[in-house]
Amino acid sequence: MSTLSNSRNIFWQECPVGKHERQKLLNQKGCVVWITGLSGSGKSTLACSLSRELYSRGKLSYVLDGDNLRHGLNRDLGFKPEDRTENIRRVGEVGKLFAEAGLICIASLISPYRKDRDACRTMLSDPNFIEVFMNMPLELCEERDAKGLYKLARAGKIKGFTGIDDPYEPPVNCEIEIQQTGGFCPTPGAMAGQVVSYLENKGFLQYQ
Ligand SMILES: Nc1ncnc2c1ncn2[C@@H]1O[C@H](COP(=O)(O)OS(=O)(=O)O)[C@@H](OP(=O)(O)O)[C@H]1O
Ligand SMILES: Nc1ncnc2c1ncn2[C@@H]1O[C@H](COP(=O)(O)OP(=O)(O)O)[C@@H](O)[C@H]1O
Repeated sequence: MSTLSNSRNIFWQECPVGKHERQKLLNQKGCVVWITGLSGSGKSTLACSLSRELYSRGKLSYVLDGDNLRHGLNRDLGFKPEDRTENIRRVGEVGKLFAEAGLICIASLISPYRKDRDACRTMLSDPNFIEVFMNMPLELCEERDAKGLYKLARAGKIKGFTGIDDPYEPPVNCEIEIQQTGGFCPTPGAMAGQVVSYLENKGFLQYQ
């Protein structure tokens, strides 16, 4: 296996313990559940609820949350388009490692640009990349404004805020869409249940 790289004279080192053995050990299949949506749409809420539900079923997952990763791995990145692209690329690569380890990796990032999400899909190979679209109206997210950022963006104190003066490109080919029904948002447990049902139906929660 080789990837494009700036380094020269490097070789891929195979390890005798492979992905299938790890998956067998865990009785699950590694994948990345990629949660995308506006700030305040409920990405972190779903990620936490899903992780808890999987844990209660004896399944190992790990959450990669955009906000949290920007405290460490991605602390050098801002919100310019090229920084967001690099942010998504890095998290895609880390997600791929977790999936290789046999874990159900839950990545929750705004990931506003379609081409960046699609690049992660290509990196992971299709069935192992499960895109979840938090399809919540901007008005609801802005009303929630849990961190007070929409208010600052509307006041012009934050520039390039997603949904206000920076674009959000909704998925066209997502596996799962979470949305309101009859004007009500599903509960965190119901949102997680929707994803767990998908994982169960597609055979990710067992090894065979
Ligand atoms: N300009 C701008 N636009 C959008 N969001 C902003 C911005 N500045 C700071 N924040 C806060 O950063 C969180 C989003 O980080 P992500 O890594 O998920 O963003 S991205 O995927 O690279 O677009 C996001 O967290 P969530 O609210 O959880 O989505 C915000 O709290
Ligand atoms: N399904 C839900 N029902 C009710 N409130 C929710 C739901 N999902 C998220 N919230 C609330 O909305 C706010 C933003 O949610 P959060 O998960 O932080 O969004 P994001 O990670 O997309 O920014 C929080 O105050 C959270 O409690």
